[in-house]
Amino acid sequence: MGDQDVYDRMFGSQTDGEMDEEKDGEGESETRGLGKGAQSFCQFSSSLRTVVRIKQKYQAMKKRRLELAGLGGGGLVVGAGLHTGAPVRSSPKIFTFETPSSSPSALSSLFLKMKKKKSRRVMFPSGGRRKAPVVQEHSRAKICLFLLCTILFFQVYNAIENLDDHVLKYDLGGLEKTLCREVFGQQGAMDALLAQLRDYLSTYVHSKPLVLSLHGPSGVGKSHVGRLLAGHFRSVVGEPLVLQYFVLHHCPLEDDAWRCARALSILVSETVLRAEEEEKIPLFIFDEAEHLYPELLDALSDLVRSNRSNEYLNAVYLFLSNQGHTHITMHLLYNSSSDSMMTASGHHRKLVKELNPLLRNTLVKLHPLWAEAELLPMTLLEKGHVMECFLDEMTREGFYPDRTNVERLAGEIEYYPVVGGHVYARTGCKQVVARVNLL
Ligand SMILES: Nc1ncnc2c1ncn2[C@@H]1O[C@H](COP(=O)(O)OP(=O)(O)OP(=O)(O)O)[C@@H](O)[C@H]1O
Repeated sequence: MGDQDVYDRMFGSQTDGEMDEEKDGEGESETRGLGKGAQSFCQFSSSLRTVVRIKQKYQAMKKRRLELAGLGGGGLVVGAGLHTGAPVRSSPKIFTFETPSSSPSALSSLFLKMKKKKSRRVMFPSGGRRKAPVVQEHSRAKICLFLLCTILFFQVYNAIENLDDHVLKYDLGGLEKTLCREVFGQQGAMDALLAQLRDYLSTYVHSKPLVLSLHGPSGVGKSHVGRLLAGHFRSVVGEPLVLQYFVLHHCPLEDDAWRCARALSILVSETVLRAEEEEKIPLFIFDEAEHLYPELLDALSDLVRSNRSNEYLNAVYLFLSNQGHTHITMHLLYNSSSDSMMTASGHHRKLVKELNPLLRNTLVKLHPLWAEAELLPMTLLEKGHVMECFLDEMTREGFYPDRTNVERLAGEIEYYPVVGGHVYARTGCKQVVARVNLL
C-alpha cells in the first residue's frame, strides 16, 4: 500500500491548503473534547501527515527538476511558462507514484551523461590561467636508451683519448725521427724496437713489464741507441724515471755483487713506485749487460716477474749486450747474398726468425732472465754506414765534411771479405770518434 493511499483513507483527497485548515480545526476540537487515547492518536496522525507531506513535496520537486532538464512525457512540460521561469502543469494534476512515461533507461542515460559531463570539468585554481595542461607523452624507454647511448659514446671516446694520450705522452713520433736521423744501418732493428714500445706504451694496464734486449757485435751502435733512448725518455717522463746502469761503473768489483744487487732492487722499487704515483712508465737501461753478475741477473729476474704488484709491471727494461754476436756475424756473412732485394724491415724480420731461436738458446743457458726478453739482433754495419758515421762525427767536431777525406778515413777501418756485394765493418763505427779526434 502506497503513502498516498494511507493519506487518502485518512484525510480524503484534499489539497495542501485544505489540509492545513483542517489541521488547525482538528487540533482545537481534540484539545477540547477528546480523551487521552484520542489525544495520542491525534499526535500520531499529525506526525504522519507531516511525513507524507514532506515526501509529496520531495517527489514533486524531483519530478519538476527532471522535467526542467528537458525530459518529455512526465507530469510537467516546459512551454510558455519557460519564458517566465514557471513550469506549466499539463497532465496528472494530482501526484501519483506511477512511473513517468519516460523509460528508466532514458533516465539512467541522462545520469550517465551528466556524470560524464561532470568528470570532464577541470578545476582551475582561482588565480591561475584557465588553460588546460599540455600532456607530454615521453617514452621512458626512449629516454633511457638515449642516456645509455650517450654514456657508451663518452666511454668509448674517453678510452680512445686515453690510448692516444699515452702514446702522445711518450712522443714516439719524435723518438722515431731521432733514431732515423742518428742511427745508421739499423733501420730494421729500430723499427722492431719502436713497434714494441708503441704496443707497450699505448696503455697503462700491463700483465708484465716490457723486457727488450739488443744484441750485436761491437761498434754497431747499441750504447749509442741506449743513450738516445735515455735522452728521449728523460725529456718525456723526467730524469728520476730513467736509470742507465753501467755495471762496470756502478759495481766494478764482483765481490760487491750481492750488495749491488740489493741496492739495484731498492733503486728499481723506488723508481717504479714513483712512476706509479705519476702514472708514467719508467725506463731502465742496462748497458754492457754481458758483464752483469749472476746476483744482479737474479735480482733483475725477480723484478721482471709477472706475479709482482702492479707498479712493477709498468716498466721498460732495455738490455744492451754483445752476447750472441758470433751467431749474428756468422749468420750475416753466410746469408747476405740471397736477400739483397729485401727492405730493411723485411731483412730484419728474416734475421729475427732465423737467428732468434739459436740466440735465445745460447742466452737462456747463461741465465733464465733471457727467457723473458724480446731479443732484437742488430746487424753489422757496412762501409757506407761507417762513412756516414765519419761524416756525422766530423760535422759535430767542426771539420769540413770533405768526401775524399771521409773515404780515406773509412778505408782505414777493417772489413770482412765482401759477401754478396756487402762490405761489413769488423768494428762498426767504434773507432770513428777516436780517428776524428786525431784530425
Ligand atoms: N749505427 C750507428 N749509427 C751511428 N753511429 C754509430 C753507430 N754505431 C756506432 N756509432 C758510433 O760509434 C760509437 C760507438 O758505438 P757504440 O758504443 O754504440 O757501439 P756498441 O755497439 O755499444 O759497441 P760495444 O759493444 O763495443 O759497446 C758511438 O758513439 C757512435 O758515435
